[in-house]
Amino acid sequence: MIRILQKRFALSRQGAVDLIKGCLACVVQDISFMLPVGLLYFLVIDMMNGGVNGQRTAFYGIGIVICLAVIFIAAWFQYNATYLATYVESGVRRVTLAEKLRKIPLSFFGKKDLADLTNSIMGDCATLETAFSHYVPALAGSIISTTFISLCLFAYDWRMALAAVWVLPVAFAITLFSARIQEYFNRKSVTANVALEKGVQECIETLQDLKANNAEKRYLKGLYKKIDDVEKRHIITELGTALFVVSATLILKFGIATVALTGSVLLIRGEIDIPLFFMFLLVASRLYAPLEGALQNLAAVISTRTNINRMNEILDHPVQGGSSSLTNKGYDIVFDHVGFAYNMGETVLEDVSFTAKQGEVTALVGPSGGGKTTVSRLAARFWDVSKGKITVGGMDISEIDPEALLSLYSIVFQDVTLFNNTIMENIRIGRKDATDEEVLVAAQMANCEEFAGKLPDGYNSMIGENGCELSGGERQRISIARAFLKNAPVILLDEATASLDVENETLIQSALSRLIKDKTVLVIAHRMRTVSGADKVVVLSGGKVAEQGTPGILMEKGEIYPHMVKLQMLSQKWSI
Ligand SMILES: Nc1ncnc2c1ncn2[C@@H]1O[C@H](COP(=O)(O)OP(=O)(O)OP(=O)(O)O)[C@@H](O)[C@H]1O
Repeated sequence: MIRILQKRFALSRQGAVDLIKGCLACVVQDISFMLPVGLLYFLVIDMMNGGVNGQRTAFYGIGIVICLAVIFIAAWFQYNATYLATYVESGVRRVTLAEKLRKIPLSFFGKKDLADLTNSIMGDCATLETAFSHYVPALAGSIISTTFISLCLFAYDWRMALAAVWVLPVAFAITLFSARIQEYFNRKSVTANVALEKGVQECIETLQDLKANNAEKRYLKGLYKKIDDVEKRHIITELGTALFVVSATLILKFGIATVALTGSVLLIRGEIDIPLFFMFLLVASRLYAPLEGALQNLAAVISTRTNINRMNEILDHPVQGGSSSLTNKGYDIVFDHVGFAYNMGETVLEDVSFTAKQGEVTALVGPSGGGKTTVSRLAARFWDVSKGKITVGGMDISEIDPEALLSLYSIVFQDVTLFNNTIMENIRIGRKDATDEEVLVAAQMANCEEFAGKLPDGYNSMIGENGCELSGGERQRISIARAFLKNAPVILLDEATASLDVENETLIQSALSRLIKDKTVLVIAHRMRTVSGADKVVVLSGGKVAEQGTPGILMEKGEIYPHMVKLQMLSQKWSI
């Protein structure tokens, strides 16, 4: 039961247990509201038998106190079991999702975009939080309590009970019939929402280019269409819900009418007495209340299925596992007949074999789209290979836990990701337990001193979202400082000096020379100048190793490499 609930509602074990408690709490609360009805029933009998004497007054006094106490305790129990437990579960759910996303292979993110994932973690979690605190236990509780009370009614008089409960299956039938339709509407609504969020995010990210190309108007037109679409979808969903919920609620209202009608007939025939008739009327007036309330929020309950499916897609995705103990001997990286495709059937790398030796710089060069970035990503197990294997110091990286593996790597990407924090803390990402002194040494080695010194708070200056207050070169120097700080035995560089000016480039290159001593360095080089000092060059073209060797040998015997060197020499002569 707990496992089914966990799967069905994307809950933790504790969350599933709390959901059961929440439903039971709602049942107890619904039933507690029937106690005053019982008291009233006795009062009517007393009144009909000549009034309330002193002894009975005490009975009603104690009865009222007990009713209030039970209602209060039931409400308190229900509050704890639904609201508080749901907020705790919501926190657990977000952490579980974040943990899962940390372990999911990057191939998953290639197919999902940021807006969608943000929507799942924030939007879906918030929707489920409200549904599980306010609606799901209330609905389940009202179904159970109504069934229970209905069965009790049958013990009194089956005809009157039938008159009271016939509306329940009809209302449920309408509800169940509507569930699929509402789910369909809701799915469309969520899709429209995600499309709009993507559009807004893209618009903000590309605002500069849109302005530069005078394309704002055209783009905004598309965005307005998405906004209209969301509005339309929401209206349709709301209308659909309103139609079914109002129908089901109306049917429930008929229940009181049929109780009154049946009761009157049976009373006239003398088959029931007035107190029983009165009791059924009282019960019928309360019986449907919890269910009516729950039906109002039916759409929210039904829509959780779409949110849960989206969440389960993340939670059920296989993670990259592996041993966390590193058994490597040395740090040679070997690509052994590696084949790879980002998408099934679209081969990107084919039979790639080369060795990047420890203590050497291996440069990956080749035409655009040749597979250089892919090779460096695979070396860090950002993706798993489709064929062959990659080893580091003889250890197959597909058998190593990615987190443990990455402890061996320092990576400098072309697109540096910075956090809205100080320069100091951005560098400390390289090694979280580094002291301020160690961070400063790394910063100096990466030549951050020059620009940090000009900022009002030096290394403690905030750098804005993704370092928007820094230049490309400054951003990259922070990234290089991280690599200095981490001081890992394997270094992956993606043309690390690409956005540095000539002066800084020279300084950085001399610092890198110190850093890479005795290390395995795999560098993606777009400029031949960077490559000339490498120990080995691997030319990747069309996803295959076209040539490999020292720069000198390739200049003599190669084809693509000398051609690229020649082209770049020509481009250096180009001027505006
Ligand atoms: N995430 C991805 N999903 C699908 N295909 C991809 C992805 N990343 C790259 N590719 C494709 O893989 C091939 C190799 O790309 P890769 O980025 O490795 O080449 P590259 O040599 O680094 O190119 P460049 O020098 O332009 O950066 C290209 O055809 C590219 O379109």
